[in-house]
Amino acid sequence: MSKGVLLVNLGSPDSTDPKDVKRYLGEFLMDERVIDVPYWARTLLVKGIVLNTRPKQSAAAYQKIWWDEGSPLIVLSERLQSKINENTSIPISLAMRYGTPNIHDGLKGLHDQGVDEVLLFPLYPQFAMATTETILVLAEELRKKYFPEMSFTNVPSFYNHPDYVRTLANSISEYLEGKKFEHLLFSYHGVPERHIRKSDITNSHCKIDGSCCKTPSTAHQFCYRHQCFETTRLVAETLGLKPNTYSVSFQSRLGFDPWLKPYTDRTIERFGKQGMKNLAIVTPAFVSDCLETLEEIAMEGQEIFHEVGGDQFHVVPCLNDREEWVKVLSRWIDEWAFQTVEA
Ligand SMILES: C=CC1=C(C)c2cc3[nH]c(cc4nc(cc5[nH]c(cc1n2)c(C)c5CCC(=O)O)C(CCC(=O)O)=C4C)c(C)c3C=C
Ligand SMILES: [Fe+2]
Ligand SMILES: [Fe+2]
Repeated sequence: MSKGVLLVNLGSPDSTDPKDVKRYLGEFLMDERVIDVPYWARTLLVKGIVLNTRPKQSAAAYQKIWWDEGSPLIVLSERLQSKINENTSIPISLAMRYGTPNIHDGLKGLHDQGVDEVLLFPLYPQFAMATTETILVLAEELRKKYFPEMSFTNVPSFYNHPDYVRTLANSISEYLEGKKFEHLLFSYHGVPERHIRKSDITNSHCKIDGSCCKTPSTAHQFCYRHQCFETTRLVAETLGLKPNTYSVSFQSRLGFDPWLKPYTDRTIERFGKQGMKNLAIVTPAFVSDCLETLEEIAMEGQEIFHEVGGDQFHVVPCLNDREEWVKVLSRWIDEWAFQTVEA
């Protein structure tokens, strides 16, 4: 058996041309685990409405953050892959759930190197149906169809793993060292509330109220909301943050259904209106900076804060390819690859 790793991130359009953005959004939003309504309704909504208006708007947003080398999310994921490669002898491939490089080609690349045992590594700390689950489902479909001799091991969500929590806490304290801020906002990508109920394996635990996510349950293995709260609690504990100096919010909602609350944009606005002058934000649902951190938070969020009287607005960068993170990931990979099964 020969082992290899497939790192998987979300993906980006190939360019900021509205045609490429449309193609990418079409693939992304037609995923039944992202817009989880019946096929006919998804087609009507996505192809009939969203794809006629959103690509132009999204393309303009991508233009503001695009780098000479390409999409920040992809460039940063490639840098991470290449640094992990320097730290381990195991073949490491990189794929995106949507757009390119795709999961089929990532698996083929490993297959062509003789790999038949793959560690599937979704680059998301917290589990969500729209991220981790859709990657695992598609990879399994591709395996059955094209690579039946391969076997997979899935990396579980690592929202509470001490190595991840420590690395995130270190990156926050390092970035905010010497900076003035009254509050640290943990802003996570949102999901529709319905997604939380759908992922509830007990069918009865998640009520999205004040207490369910804090009451122990087997549902939490797949509860995005619980996992966001846990990452926050553990990082705050590690940093020694006092109660009321930090909080959680959810960003990037789409459509008219209720998404997880409180919403980040409204929270930033409320803070400013209450007289807060200096705010720091961290975005732990993303391991790589992307449109949602560089544009929605660092540009739009800052604008909202300034409009309501705020002053300093500090956005902590994602873990990206920071050395401590590369070492943690390389160690996790080596631990999997070189584990010896006790007789
Ligand atoms: C934790 C990660 C993410 C979850 C959960 C998620 C859910 C989700 N997203 C949309 C709709 C859009 N997301 C968009 C961009 C985007 N989303 C994530 C991550 C999660 N999405 C990332 C990393 C990015 C940025 C990609 C990049 O290229 O930098 C977009 C496109 C941009 C835009 O028009 O705003 C859309 C649309 C839904 C519906 C959803 C459902 C649960
Ligand atoms: Fe819950
Ligand atoms: Fe998203």
